[in-house]
Amino acid sequence: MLTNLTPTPCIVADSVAMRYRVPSTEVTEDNRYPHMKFLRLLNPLPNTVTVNALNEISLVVNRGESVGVIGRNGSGKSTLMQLISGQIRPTSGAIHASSTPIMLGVNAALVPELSGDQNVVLGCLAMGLSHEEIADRFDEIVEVSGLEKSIHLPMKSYSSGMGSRLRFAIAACANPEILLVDEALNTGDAQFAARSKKRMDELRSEAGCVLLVSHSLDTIRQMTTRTIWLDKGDFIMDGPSKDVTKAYTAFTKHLSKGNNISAAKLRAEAQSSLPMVNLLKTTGSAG
Ligand SMILES: Nc1ncnc2c1ncn2[C@@H]1O[C@H](COP(=O)(O)OP(=O)(O)OP(=O)(O)O)[C@@H](O)[C@H]1O
Repeated sequence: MLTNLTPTPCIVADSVAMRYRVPSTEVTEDNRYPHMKFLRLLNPLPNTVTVNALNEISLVVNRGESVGVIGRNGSGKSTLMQLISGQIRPTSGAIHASSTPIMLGVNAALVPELSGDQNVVLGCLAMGLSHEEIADRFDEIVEVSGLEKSIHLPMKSYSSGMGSRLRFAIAACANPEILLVDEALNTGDAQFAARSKKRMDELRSEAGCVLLVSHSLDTIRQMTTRTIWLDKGDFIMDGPSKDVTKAYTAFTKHLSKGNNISAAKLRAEAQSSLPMVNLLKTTGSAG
């Protein structure tokens, strides 16, 4: 167990927001009034709508932290991960990371036709490890993946859980300072959950940080110490995983019973307790 958290940040997200412009398929004026369609032909701009994938969010993740990200479908969890990993650029705001974040399963460009062990080499090379480093860590990767003899079979023969285990083992072996995990751990069995938790604890104790997106609140409670809750692109709550998952469970219970007003009240209460983040203090040291 990690006892001393060093308060230097791994990630600083300063007023980050993400909007997409997507073609609209809604009933438009054009459908109802044909002359509008004619006018549109003169000015052929496609009908688009703006999707607010993530509204303004500011947060600091310190070394040694393991942070869960929860929220309903479409709340912006994966968007936040993609922003932190640099796959997409924010519409506004900035993200500072002390080193390149490794997104589980993305940086490891694996080939389904190749065997698990060949993919270990490929994935490690893609993450910049040398042949010597791969040889040193190979056994550990296979052990963390828990694939045993299946490691020699083509990856296309793996179940989705087995594929996720291999991707986790490869991504985690690079000792990334910042590891981002989006859902992948949910597909593993109990044994894998214990192994991946151990590996994540090791990464944290080496003063890295882990961000974990999951719909499984049990996984979040077991694997993380701090959790952030997003809803419809809004930042709702940030605190100890136990408290945040409790508040989120109450919120979803009210929603599922159709108590939308009391759910909205809980959402507002949680949001009002959001801590003020002093980014001025931290951005300088994040690199
Ligand atoms: N490439 C895209 N183009 C347009 N809209 C997008 C795109 N990616 C995401 N969105 C929208 O952004 C919002 C947030 O999506 P995101 O995938 O981040 O949610 P999520 O919380 O990860 O959802 P889930 O739990 O279902 O995986 C959604 O409304 C989604 O429709």
